[in-house]
Amino acid sequence: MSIQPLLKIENLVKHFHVRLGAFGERAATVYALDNVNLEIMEGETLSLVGESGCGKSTTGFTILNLYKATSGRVIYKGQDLATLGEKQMRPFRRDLQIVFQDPYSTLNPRMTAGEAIGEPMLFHKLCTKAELKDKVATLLTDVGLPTRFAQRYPHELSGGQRQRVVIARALACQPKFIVCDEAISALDVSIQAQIINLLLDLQEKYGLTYLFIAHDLAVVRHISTRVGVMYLGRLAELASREELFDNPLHPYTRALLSAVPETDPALERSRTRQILQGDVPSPLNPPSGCRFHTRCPIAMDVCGKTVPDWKEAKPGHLVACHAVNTGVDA
Ligand SMILES: Nc1ncnc2c1ncn2[C@@H]1O[C@H](COP(=O)(O)OP(=O)(O)OP(=O)(O)O)[C@@H](O)[C@H]1O
Repeated sequence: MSIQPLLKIENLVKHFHVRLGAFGERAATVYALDNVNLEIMEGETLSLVGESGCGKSTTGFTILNLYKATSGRVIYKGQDLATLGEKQMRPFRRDLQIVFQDPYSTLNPRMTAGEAIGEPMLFHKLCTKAELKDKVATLLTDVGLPTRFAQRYPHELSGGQRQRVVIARALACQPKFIVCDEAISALDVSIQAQIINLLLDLQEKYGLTYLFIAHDLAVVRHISTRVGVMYLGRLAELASREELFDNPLHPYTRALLSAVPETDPALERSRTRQILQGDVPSPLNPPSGCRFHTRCPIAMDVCGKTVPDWKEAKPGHLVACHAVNTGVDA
């Protein structure tokens, strides 16, 4: 694997301006992402984990410029994507793809699998109409589907087969980078394993880089090169998979890893809540200082006052925690 960054994310901020109240009479701001700094290396799988609402999907969407960044930079091929309008983004769209959780809502019910896979190839002029059938057949084979499935509509496919079509459609663009946003979460456990293996095979074959957004820590442990832990719009910790799971430094990461992974997300949330004293505070009014201090079992005075630096505790192991900064064993 190359150690070149494919994407550099610098001080990325995303705020949503929303209206609250029965008649939308109150304006408010959702502080969804706050100063996220990240390098995504060519050929790696970088996973983002954290409780629901911590900003994982917003990170993916803002990197792809599907959400306009409030501030900050997303550097790709020497260009800051965050400053580009939709037309200027077009040449980059091909390289940067996304696969969502629910393949049914991603696919047009009136398009066959073959049409869905072929559409981006024609749009980006990656092949002629005459070549299309063969190209679609190759992509279907790549994702482990029989070529005759080109004629099938989404409702004629199982959930796993639909997700394979969605992956083939993303691959049709010959991408460099794919955001997998809970791409396996809606599938049966046995199918999840097949799709994970498919993603890993395709990564090797085409040198793909993944940003993998997931709840399931066992899956994250299986597939990641590095793992970032998010809390209320900020990165709490980032390290190689081995380092993060074997030697977590941030008290939030420790709590998250000690919560027994549950198949039912509601159960997992309640277990995390038991360990972490209460619910995640609202991103409409996030705590000052370290956003985690209100739930942290080892919070100190400084934690409520000052945002901890994002610093390298060990080579390649970054963490934002005052306790780690001051040498206190978190
Ligand atoms: N389009 C939007 N408008 C307003 N608020 C939004 C929008 N998209 C996300 N948010 C808010 O931003 C915060 C981060 O949401 P996000 O979906 O990124 O979290 P997540 O970690 O991906 O959660 P989950 O694991 O549940 O998907 C949440 O408070 C969410 O309600």
